[in-house]
Amino acid sequence: MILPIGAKKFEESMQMGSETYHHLKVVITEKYGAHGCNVGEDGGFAPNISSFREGLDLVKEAISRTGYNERIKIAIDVSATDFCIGTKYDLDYRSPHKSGQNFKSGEDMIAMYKELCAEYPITSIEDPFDKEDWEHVKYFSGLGICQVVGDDLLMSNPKRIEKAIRESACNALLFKVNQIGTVTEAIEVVKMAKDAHWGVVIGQRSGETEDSFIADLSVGLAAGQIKAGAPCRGERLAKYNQLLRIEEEIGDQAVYAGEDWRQS
Ligand SMILES: C=C(OP(=O)(O)O)C(=O)O
Repeated sequence: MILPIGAKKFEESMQMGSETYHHLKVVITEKYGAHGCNVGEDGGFAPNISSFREGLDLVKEAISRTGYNERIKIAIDVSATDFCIGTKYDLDYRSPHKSGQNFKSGEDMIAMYKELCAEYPITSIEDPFDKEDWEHVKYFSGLGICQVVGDDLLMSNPKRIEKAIRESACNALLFKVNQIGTVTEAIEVVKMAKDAHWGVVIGQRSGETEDSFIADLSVGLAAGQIKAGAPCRGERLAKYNQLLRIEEEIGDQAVYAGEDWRQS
């Protein structure tokens, strides 16, 4: 994912995001052919890469071709619960020819994230550890290297959010409104997160429809961040189009979080 934090308005951020997406398409086509540009459920390209660095290099190259450089940062969703086996993380879990040699401990993962944040403009990591690995997520978050977002860790569940705030286990909430159920509860948990000086990301779901409510919710709650997928596929664009309409309607009063994306 990318964060166009250097934009002054949402409209400009949309342009920056779309240009990056189209440069990425060219970068991927050059390296993997047109079939590398088949899109996944969230509208992102799905080339056959063999390491996460290979994927990050493609995004870095696309950003550099746009010329926006420091104005665009990278965010990653590791979803580490998906490849946690016991207390280890199997980085080869998707490889058909796995050697069994690529199992990492929580400490190894922390070292790896530190390296990645130094090598790439990564400013946000979602679910860097298994949803029950509170020890490592807490330690990593305490390092203050980047925003640490809890999605599977928190499940938009007030009890888990309370625990994470108490234990300083992460510093941002990925909020999925259909996990909690009502707007009243949404307001309550987002307030909890903001009172703890956390970042708030209003999140999409995999099986999205063209309903654009999360766009209104992210503005209404002044979340500062929305994760709505690539600028591709109608159900993703519906959210971005609604944000454009809201910005147009509010006019000069509209505030794009930009550099203040974590403190909105
Ligand atoms: C799409 C996402 O999650 P889910 O598959 O749980 O809907 C997400 O976290 O961006």
